[in-house]
Parts: sequence; C-alpha cells; structure tokens
Amino acid sequence: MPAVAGRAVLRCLAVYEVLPMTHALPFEATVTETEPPVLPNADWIEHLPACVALLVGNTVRYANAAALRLLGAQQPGDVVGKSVQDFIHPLDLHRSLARLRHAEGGGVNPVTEIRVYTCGGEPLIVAMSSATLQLGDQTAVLASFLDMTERAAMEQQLRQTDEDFQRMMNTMQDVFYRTDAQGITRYVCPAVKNVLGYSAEEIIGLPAAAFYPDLSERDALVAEIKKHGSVHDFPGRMRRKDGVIIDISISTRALRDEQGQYAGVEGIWRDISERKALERRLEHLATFDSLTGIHNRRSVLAILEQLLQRGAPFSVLLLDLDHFKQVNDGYGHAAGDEVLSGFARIISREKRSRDFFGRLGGEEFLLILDGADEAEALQIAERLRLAVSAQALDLPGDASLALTVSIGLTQRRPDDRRTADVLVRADQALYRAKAAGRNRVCG
Ligand SMILES: Nc1nc2c(ncn2[C@@H]2O[C@H](COP(=O)(O)OP(=O)(O)OP(=O)(O)O)[C@@H](O)[C@H]2O)c(=O)[nH]1
Repeated sequence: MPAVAGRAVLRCLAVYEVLPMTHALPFEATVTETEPPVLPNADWIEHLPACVALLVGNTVRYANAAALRLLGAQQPGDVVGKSVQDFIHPLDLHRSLARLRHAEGGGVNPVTEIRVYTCGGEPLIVAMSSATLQLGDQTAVLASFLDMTERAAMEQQLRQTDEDFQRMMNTMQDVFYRTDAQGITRYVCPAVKNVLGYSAEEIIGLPAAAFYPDLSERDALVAEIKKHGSVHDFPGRMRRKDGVIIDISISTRALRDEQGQYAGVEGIWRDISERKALERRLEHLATFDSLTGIHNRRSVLAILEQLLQRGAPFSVLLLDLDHFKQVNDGYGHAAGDEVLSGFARIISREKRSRDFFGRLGGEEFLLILDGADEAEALQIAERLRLAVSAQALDLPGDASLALTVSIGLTQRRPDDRRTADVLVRADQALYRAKAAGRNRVCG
C-alpha cells in the first residue's frame, strides 16, 4: 500500500482521535466498478466507531458498519453501489464533488462539515475528511465522517445564547460586571459608557476600586459580600470620567472557585443619582418650609419632641409678627410673603447656630434655644426683637416696611412630658406680650 494513502487515512481518522497512531492500515484491496472492493484483514475498519466509506468515481463501493448505521441503511445495498449524489445535500454537492476530484488527484481534504441525507431522508451534518487510496492500479477515495448534527445544534444554540446575552448586555441600562479575587474588572457590559463615561474596554483590566471615590465604601461592600455571599441594593458611590460623583445601588454575589475559595464578584449596579436627588428633594420638602426655607412645623416639632425625650435643657421662643394682617391688607398677599421671608432671614441670621428655627404656620414661628435657661433665653429674645424692629423688611418694588415682633418665652420644666406642655406656656406668654402692647418679650 502506498505510503501517501496510508498517511492520508491515518490523518482522516486521527482527526477524531479514535485510533491510536501506532495502528498501521493493514489492508491491500482491489476495486472494480462492478464488484465491492476487497479489504482483507480490515475487520477493525468495519468496527470503527467512525464512519468510513470507500468511493470510486462518485459511487460508494464500501461503507463500514458505523457508516451504514449513521445513514440508516437496512442493508449494505442501501448505500453501497449508490451515488454520493443520493446522500449529499444539493447545496453541498458541488463542493463535495470538487473535494472527491481533489482526493482522486492525490490531495488530502481536511475536515469540513457537509450536510447529508440518510436513506430515510433525515438531514444530518457530518464532519468529513477524505484522501486518495491507491488499490492496485485503481484510485479510490477513502472518506471518513462523524455525525456532527448534535454538536452543530449545540453550537447554534450556544451562538444564539451568546447573541442573546450580547444583545441583552448592549441594551441594559444597569451595569453588569465581574471581578476576580484581586478586585480586577474582568467583564463589564457596554452600558457602563452611558453611566460612567468610560468604555468597557477602558475599564476591563483595572481594579474596580479605582472608580470608588471612597475606598472604604468598596471595602465595606466586599466585606458584606464575603460575609453573606451576596448583597441587594447596597448603596455606594462612583466617580464618573468627568469627575462627577454618582449614587449607585449594587446587587451582587460572591464567585467561588472549585475549591470553594472566594474568586471575585459578579452582579449589577445601577445609577440611582436621579432617584437619590428626588429623595433628597422630597426629604427637603418634607422638612423645610417652602416659603421661608426654615424648618416646617412637622420638622421643628419633631426636634422639640426629641429634645424633650432626651431630657435636654432648652427654652423656646414663640415669635409672632405684630399687625401682620395689615401688611396683607395694605400691600397684598405677595408682599406679606416677602415680609415673612425677610423676617425668617433676620432670625436665622441672629440666632445661635445650635438653635432650631421653624415656622409653625402663618406668621407664627418657633425658635428652640438648645441648652438655654430662662435668663439666657430672655437675653437672646430681646436681641432678636431689637434686630427685627431695627431692620426694614423689603416689599416688592422699592418699598420697605418696619415691623415689630412679639415673643412668648418659656423654659423647659422637669415635668414637661409632651410638646404641648411647652407650647401652651409659650403661647400664653405670647398672648401676654400681645396684650401688653406688642413688640415685647414675655415669659
Ligand atoms: N402673606 C401671607 N399671609 C399669611 C400667611 N399665613 C397667614 N397669613 C396671614 O397672616 C395674618 C394674620 O393675622 P392676625 O392673626 O390677625 O394677626 P396680626 O394681624 O399679625 O395681628 P397680631 O398678631 O394680633 O399682631 C392673616 O391676614 C393671614 O391671612 C402666609 O403664608 N402668607
């Protein structure tokens, strides 16, 4: 048997790793157009798991058991003696015949996928290689093939899965990422460009920590993941390429290697800056008076309640602008608003930084003097009263108006339990100040 043919067949079969390379091809064969080729001592080919067929011209002259099985033959005659055209898919026929001619000319055809039909018409995909085989003075082609239908389907499925994954990653608003045990970013989806301003390529290979403005936040995250295995909506912050710090929410889990060792993290994070800003706006609205910007009623009373609960010493001033109705009546409601804002500005400026100032409603305000006893509170109240009467309050246009304020004062008493206990006394003191002629402080 010519060495070329032996090498070719071995190469065909070695592709599938079904034969140890030490096997030599032991057959000498002869082929005629009418009779099956004789392949003495070739039992092992007959029993190979790989499909083997011998072709002369376009006709199948021999097919081993595996080939007959794959092609669904009931008997050898269903395949042997038939033309390859009976089995090859029309779209692959031209290519297959060209390969046959190439092999006949002494060439070796590397493995390629070819669509074939079984005897029952079922389509298959086979991986086929072929090479010339000189049998006496006749040239045949030895083809070897394996069923790849399942693998092709799996590959198609994998491709589909990969395409779906890429599509999902490309359209995601959230950022999917993966780091290794050293915290190096190994994957990040393209959405990161919209959120951080960096492309995925710029980030992959860099430590995830590089994007945290405060490293302790990242350390806290990793510690939490290592402890619990995962985190959900963990708050954090990241620095964008333009330097802006954004609020993020992270949901991620620990990755483990085969030994169960920590191997990094995988998860998603989303930009929640807008949500946070909205929360802050809502919180501000819920805490501060929209006209004056100082604490609103709910907020200043909550502070009063807290101080009471803590048993902290304090005094309160209840402040009420005198004859404020006349401002509204004389200059209009907008002018009244302006005056209220101006008044709040004066008190905010004049109060001590540790004091809490809020608007209870209308033209009535509460100032909580943290730590102040009655004597100290009286001093502060007098100072505020003078500051108000000394400064003309602006009205819309160029006009301004001098107003006065009456102040009711009370000190926190040991038996005060509720805010109302304090407020009622302050209100009574304010009433006395009004009754006594206004523009004064009463305790
Ligand atoms: N512009 C404006 N006016 C308000 C607001 N809330 C309450 N007022 C007005 O404040 C006025 C309060 O009038 P009164 O309770 O009679 O008190 P006053 O005129 O200040 O008189 P005394 O307190 O007795 O000195 C009313 O005219 C209310 O309509 C507000 O948010 N803006």
